[in-house]
Amino acid sequence: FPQNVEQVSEIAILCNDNEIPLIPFGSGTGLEGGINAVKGGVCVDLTHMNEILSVNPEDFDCTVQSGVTRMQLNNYLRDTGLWFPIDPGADASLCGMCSTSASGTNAVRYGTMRENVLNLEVVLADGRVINTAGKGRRTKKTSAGYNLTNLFVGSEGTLGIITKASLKLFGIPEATVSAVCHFPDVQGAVDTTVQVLQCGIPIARIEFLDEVSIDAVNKYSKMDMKVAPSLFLEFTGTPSSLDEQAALVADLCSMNNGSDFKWAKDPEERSHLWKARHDILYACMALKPGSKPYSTDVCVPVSKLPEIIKRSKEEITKAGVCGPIVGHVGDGNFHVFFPVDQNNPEELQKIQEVSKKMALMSLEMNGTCTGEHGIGQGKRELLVQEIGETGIQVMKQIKQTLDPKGIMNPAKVFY
Ligand SMILES: Cc1cc2c(cc1C)N(C[C@H](O)[C@H](O)[C@H](O)COP(=O)(O)OP(=O)(O)OC[C@H]1O[C@@H](n3cnc4c(N)ncnc43)[C@H](O)[C@@H]1O)c1[nH]c(=O)[nH]c(=O)c1N2
Ligand SMILES: CC(C)CC(=O)C(=O)O
Ligand SMILES: [Mn+2]
Repeated sequence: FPQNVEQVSEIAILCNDNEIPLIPFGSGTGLEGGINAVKGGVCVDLTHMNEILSVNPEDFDCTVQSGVTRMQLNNYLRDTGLWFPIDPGADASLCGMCSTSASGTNAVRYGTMRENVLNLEVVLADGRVINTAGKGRRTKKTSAGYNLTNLFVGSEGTLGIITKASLKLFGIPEATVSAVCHFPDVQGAVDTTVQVLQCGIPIARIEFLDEVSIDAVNKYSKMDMKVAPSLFLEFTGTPSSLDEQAALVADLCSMNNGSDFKWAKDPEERSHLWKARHDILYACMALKPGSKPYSTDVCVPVSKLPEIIKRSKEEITKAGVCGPIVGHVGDGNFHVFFPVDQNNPEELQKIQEVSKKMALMSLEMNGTCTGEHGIGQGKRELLVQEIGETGIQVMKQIKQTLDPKGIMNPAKVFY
């Protein structure tokens, strides 16, 4: 539990000199086994470094230590009228979110961590400390040299320990409304999403839940939504722009046989709706008491979404397993949360097969095997297929340069 960057650097020097693996721990909400100490070693838990170092409201940015969580920052910002919108649902640490390049329900409007980090302080494997954009710098744009900041975003603790992040902030929108719309089939919901994006409507959130997920949410979060493929929508802006956006989207929904909107207008209703969406992991596990979750995370160009969701559903049905589908469909990104009985190896194998097929389908459609959860341990082989041998060689050369003894989070991202 280091208390400051100097201590993190001392730990790194000790580990590097003695060739001991070093595993950074943010808040442990990652879904790809990133914090497992596969080869033993020292777990560097960053939760004690949880100071919000500066907020510059006039520049719309802030700088935080590694243990600061998303909710901690947003609670702190409440009176400023600003917020940090990237929202993976879990109350993850912001530097953990940098490490996995997290996103979630607001990415369709605000982008992912990649688009929202201005600078990182990183302790390298040998204890040297760098500021990826130069010490103290926090500009919206720069053309100064290589983009070291984004080299560390998504590096999953394999290149260094992020001890500080400067992040973009945004004004809290003047008005917000949410709505739910049900569809007779998956195709209608997904086609609507693609059309909303193609019309350039600045939607704030557009989340797909299939009928299995809606059933799980109804039971777990005590709601009574129609059990059908659905979109959870959110509109933000000035009150008049909000009316205009909502009317356009309502038209598109009805052209695809969607129901009338069920509105969630006041803050309590809205937060209940989004909490229900974020609790979906627990809702799906409750479908099968005693089960553990196994999640997939593919992302395709948005035009390919209808096809991949249809084919994934066919694979789930063929395998005869329970597989609710949920998606940040505005980004072409979706998940299946399989509740899995850990004492049933056959079921686990079927789930792993469906999951792999989905990832391969995604690659075939010019997509990625992970939109937001990362490679961790389970997708290392898929990464090779996605990037290609030469690209992987370059990644490994970068790793070798920054971490020649291979102490940083070994057996993650690569073999
Ligand atoms: C219920 C629920 C729902 C979701 C999610 C989780 C859960 C439990 N997630 C996944 C998760 O919240 C996301 O991956 C976070 O970025 C993980 O942040 P932690 O701080 O928990 O990192 P955690 O401690 O889990 O570490 C994750 C990885 O980053 C490394 N790491 C952590 N801190 C580091 C640091 N300071 N420096 C270097 N390396 C570091 C670790 O070594 C590990 O490899 C998610 N994600 C998402 O993108 N979208 C979503 O919708 C969701 N939804
Ligand atoms: C457990 C998950 C698959 C979480 C997630 O990414 C989500 O709810 O969108
Ligand atoms: Mn997600």
